[in-house]
Amino acid sequence: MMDVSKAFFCLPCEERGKLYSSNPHEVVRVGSERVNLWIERLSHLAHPDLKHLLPQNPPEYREIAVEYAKEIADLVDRLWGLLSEGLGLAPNYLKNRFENNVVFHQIANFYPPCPDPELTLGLPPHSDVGLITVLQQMGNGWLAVDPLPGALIINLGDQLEVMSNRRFKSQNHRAVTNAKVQRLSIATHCKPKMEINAEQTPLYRQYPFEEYNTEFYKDFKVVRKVKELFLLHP
Ligand SMILES: O=C(O)CCC(=O)C(=O)O
Ligand SMILES: [Fe+2]
Repeated sequence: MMDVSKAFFCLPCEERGKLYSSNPHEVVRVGSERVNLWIERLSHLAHPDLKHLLPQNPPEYREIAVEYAKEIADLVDRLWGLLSEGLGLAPNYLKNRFENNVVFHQIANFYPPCPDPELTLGLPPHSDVGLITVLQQMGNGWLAVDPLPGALIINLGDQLEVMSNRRFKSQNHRAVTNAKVQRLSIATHCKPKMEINAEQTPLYRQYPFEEYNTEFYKDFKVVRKVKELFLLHP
């Protein structure tokens, strides 16, 4: 998946531009934030039914993306078991709760070399909006601990912090740029379907995920406290 994504970003601008859209609701899209942020992203839902909408070039993209999505979904299934145990719940609790209620949103983040990395970031500090993110990366990472080559990084998202009443925490992270080397990461965000309601917990009120998602993306470039807006007693 990393190789075929990298090949996508090496295609001529006109070819990548066929999928360019500034509409965040577009099912498959290439977006760029080269003014405020230094990044080009290819994002799409990872669902076999949408295979025909994925990039046709590189030619092997569609096959590989569908296979990759299946592996990530299997991994997330295993993580549900571990996270349920972490909360002292039956091992199949979270899997049963989320199995048919989530979507997998796959984003390939491409950070080209940036002439002056002091002036901008690849992605601003943020926590992820959904439940679980599986991140694979190539090149230099922004991590306090050296990443194991080829290891996947699991980020817990805001929805897991809310549903666990803060027993799990969503971590803040960002992506810096580099003057000489490009970097590629693939983040698969497992998120509730828009219409799914977060249940009320002692700390947070009930809300449909769509409301949270809209608030989260209102001004992504500005560092904001979004979780706090959903507290029962702010
Ligand atoms: O490129 C990275 O390491 C971070 C990507 C990320 O945080 C995201 O896509 O949400
Ligand atoms: Fe993220």
